[in-house]
Amino acid sequence: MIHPERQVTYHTVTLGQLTREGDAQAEIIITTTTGEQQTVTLRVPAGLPGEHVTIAVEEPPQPRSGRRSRRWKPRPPRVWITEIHTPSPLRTQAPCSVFGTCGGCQLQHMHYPAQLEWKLSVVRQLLQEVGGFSDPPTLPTVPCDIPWNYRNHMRFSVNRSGQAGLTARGTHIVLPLASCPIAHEQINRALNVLSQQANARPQVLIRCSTASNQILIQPQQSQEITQQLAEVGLELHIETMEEVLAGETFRIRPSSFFQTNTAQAEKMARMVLAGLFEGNADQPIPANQQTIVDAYCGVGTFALLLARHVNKVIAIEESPSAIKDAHWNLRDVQNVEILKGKVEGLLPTLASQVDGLVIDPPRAGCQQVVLDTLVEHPVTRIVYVSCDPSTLARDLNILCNINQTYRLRSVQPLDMFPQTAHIECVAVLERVN
Ligand SMILES: C[S@@+](CC[C@H](N)C(=O)[O-])C[C@H]1O[C@@H](n2cnc3c(N)ncnc32)[C@H](O)[C@@H]1O
Repeated sequence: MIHPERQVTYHTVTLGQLTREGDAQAEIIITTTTGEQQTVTLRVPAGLPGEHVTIAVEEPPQPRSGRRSRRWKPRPPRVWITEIHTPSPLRTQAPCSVFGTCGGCQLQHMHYPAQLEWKLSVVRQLLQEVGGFSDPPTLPTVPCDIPWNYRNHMRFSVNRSGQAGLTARGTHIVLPLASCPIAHEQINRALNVLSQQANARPQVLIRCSTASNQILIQPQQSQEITQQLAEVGLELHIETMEEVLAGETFRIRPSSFFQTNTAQAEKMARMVLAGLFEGNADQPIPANQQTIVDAYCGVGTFALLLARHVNKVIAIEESPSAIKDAHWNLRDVQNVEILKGKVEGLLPTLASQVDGLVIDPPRAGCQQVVLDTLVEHPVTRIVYVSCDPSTLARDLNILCNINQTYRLRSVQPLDMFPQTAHIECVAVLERVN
């Protein structure tokens, strides 16, 4: 919707490369208040490189005179495509009616193979520019077999009228939704039920199992809603729910981390095992005699799968809820020690007894003390799972180039989040002898 008080100008442009956030770039010339001509680079959602398009540019909100709040921050102008004169061969019809406005997806308008190629190119560029690898050993992006309805966990915002939905890009405006094309079909069934009631603010979280009809919803729902969910085949759980990954059952609480795309997480788990043990002919210790640390272990996903292959796993996690889940998930394996605390506090005390590591940190990557420990006490192999290729590149630079303690064997993007600009990677490092 065009804001009634803000000026909109129209420009016909050829779109440039995508930013890392998945927007196309466009240059326009504006005349400043002092009459000078200035070239401005804009981000154009739902555009593709090389397309000849007309864009609308809405002037950004200005602070009201005399009431300049300390919290006010300048925002970029809102930009949208009004007409595509020459579409890209990579363009496809986005199925979602709010695509381009919604902040959830950035790439629905791009053929899926092109999304995979683009993600690989972003990873390569970051490894070169931030990581200092002139020819990084990247492998093709692992596709998601069905790149729709994959998310087993969605957090919807709720507006003042109690409607749940996702927020419009760069705003807090809720776009009410009764379904979302990347949400699992069971989440959509639950959302459809919730869309017919006034929900409590500010957010509603829905998590589902892909192996059964169990769902978790926060905040807690009434008996009436529980009954309505049952009528559409969903079993509402209150505290925990069970999900199956790689043949193992995991108990998950609403606030514990669990990978959002179960099918891709199974592939990731296989990549982690292969990364630690495969193609390692000069490995000094056989796999089944090794001690492996699962750092940032969440509910114990990798730890449980690793426990079948190695002598001992030490799993480290700071979240109390994930730790509770990990204790249940790992109750039948005797060779996993679960440590509650921060990796940066615990790893330095363990590193000398460890043969290999899986590191799966949050987006910020590893703390310097974690990297220092891995340099001071080199391990045979590290598998670094990352949901942000820029912090991955930064950390690999420290481990492989600045310190030259490890050789980077491979970096493989894995498409955990199709239709979005998010990129997950699995990197394999081995100690330099
Ligand atoms: C990306 S998740 C990975 C979870 C797990 N590896 C999995 O695949 O399900 C990161 C986890 O690290 C935990 N975490 C974040 N910072 C931490 C820290 N400094 N020390 C220990 N755990 C941390 C979070 O609670 C979260 O469970």
